[in-house]
Amino acid sequence: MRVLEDELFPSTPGKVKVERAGTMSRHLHRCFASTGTMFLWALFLVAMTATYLSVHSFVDTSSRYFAASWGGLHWERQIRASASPRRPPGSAEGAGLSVLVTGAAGFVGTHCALALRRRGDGVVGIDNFNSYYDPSLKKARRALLGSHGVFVVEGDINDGRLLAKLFDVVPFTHVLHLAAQAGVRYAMENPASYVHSNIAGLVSLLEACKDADPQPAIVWASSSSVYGLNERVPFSEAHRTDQPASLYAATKKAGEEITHTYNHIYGLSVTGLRFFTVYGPWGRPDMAYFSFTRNILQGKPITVYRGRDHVDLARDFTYIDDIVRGCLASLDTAGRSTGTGGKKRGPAPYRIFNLGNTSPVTVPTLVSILERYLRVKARKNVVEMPGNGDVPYTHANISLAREQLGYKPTTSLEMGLKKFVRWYLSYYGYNRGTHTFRNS
Ligand SMILES: O=C(O)[C@H]1O[C@H](OP(=O)(O)OP(=O)(O)OC[C@H]2O[C@@H](n3ccc(=O)[nH]c3=O)[C@H](O)[C@@H]2O)[C@H](O)[C@@H](O)[C@@H]1O
Repeated sequence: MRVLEDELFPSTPGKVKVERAGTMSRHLHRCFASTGTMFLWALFLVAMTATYLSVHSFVDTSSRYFAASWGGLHWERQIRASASPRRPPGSAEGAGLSVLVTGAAGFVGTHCALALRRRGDGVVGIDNFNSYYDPSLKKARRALLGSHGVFVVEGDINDGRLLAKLFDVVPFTHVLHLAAQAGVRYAMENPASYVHSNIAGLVSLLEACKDADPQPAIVWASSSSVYGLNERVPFSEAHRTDQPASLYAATKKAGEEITHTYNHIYGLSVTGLRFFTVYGPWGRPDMAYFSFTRNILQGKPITVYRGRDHVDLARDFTYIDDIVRGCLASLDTAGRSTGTGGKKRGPAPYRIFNLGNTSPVTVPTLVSILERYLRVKARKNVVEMPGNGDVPYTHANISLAREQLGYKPTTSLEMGLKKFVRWYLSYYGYNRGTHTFRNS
């Protein structure tokens, strides 16, 4: 019987007791025994479920963590080290800034981050490495920054969690906001990218800045294109800017209004810089001087736009080193943001400056300078300027920047293009001997 019972019911402590009692109690005990078994099974299942859920959530969290490519103790240590100013105590320039540079792997961003680092400021970069132009150039710029101790986070300014984390880890004194969708004519091809970066991204960044404690002062890149259809020259900050000629210009103009709002409501210190066609080594491949150089060297034709009545287009081309000096002077004179905990405590500076060269040069002259340095004749297609957002000329009045920032551009287009061509040939591995590039 015991044997049979043992075979019919699995062995449990309760069951052993049941065999020694009467039938009724045996039955009852069997019931209890099976309830106990069920209880144990239920307990087992609960334990299994709990284990599954915790393992699942761990895997989920860690996969999100790895996918996000930011976060963790090591990452935070790198951020802190990069953000620490390294000026000698008591140095003439003061304590040293701690600057978050957005668009740090971009053209202007890389140059500014390096210049800040060189003078001993702390710098952390952020860049989304998008493919608007060759991302390998952006990666090469990041490597250059890395070799100078500047850490660049791969991330988007639309990622509020990442921005909040950065401000959590470092009390940045300044933000140099250069991340943007650039390019005047590309706005007709991909309008949404301008809204994403120049409007939504800007608001996301400003939200993080107004929440940060301490609030940083913000210096950011607006554009000469905000002058749009304005015909008064040279362009002054007092001129009207409500007639943009491209969506790009419209988003930059909107940025000036949006930053004004954050200055007004939250006490953020804001400086907007209207850059005039910045060029130089490590530049942007989408810009005319860069793509012309590439095509001329490859024997491909270039398209030169011409204005109405056969008038040449002209730009106030500004060399990168002059722009960098303007950016650093803007950071140094920015004045503090006044808010804390998202509340304004008093008025904060709101400034806008032109950063140009004050000497416009026509596009055909730009081409002839390149031809001279490259010693290759360009194959030119001259066409009427299409209605794609371009304006016929730009010319900066820089009195305000000179007065308040000590801004004084010193590089002519001749000198600047010479430096650009030298960089271009060495970066893309052109052999000077065979490529007839001359040093003078
Ligand atoms: O100053 C600015 O605010 C702007 O300067 C440049 O815009 P843009 O002046 O149009 O610079 P490029 O694209 O290098 O064009 C320079 C000149 O070359 C002309 N161009 C451009 C391309 C081309 O194939 N052919 C040509 O003749 C353009 O019409 C323009 O007159 C930048 O691309 C913008 O991001 C920046 O905001």
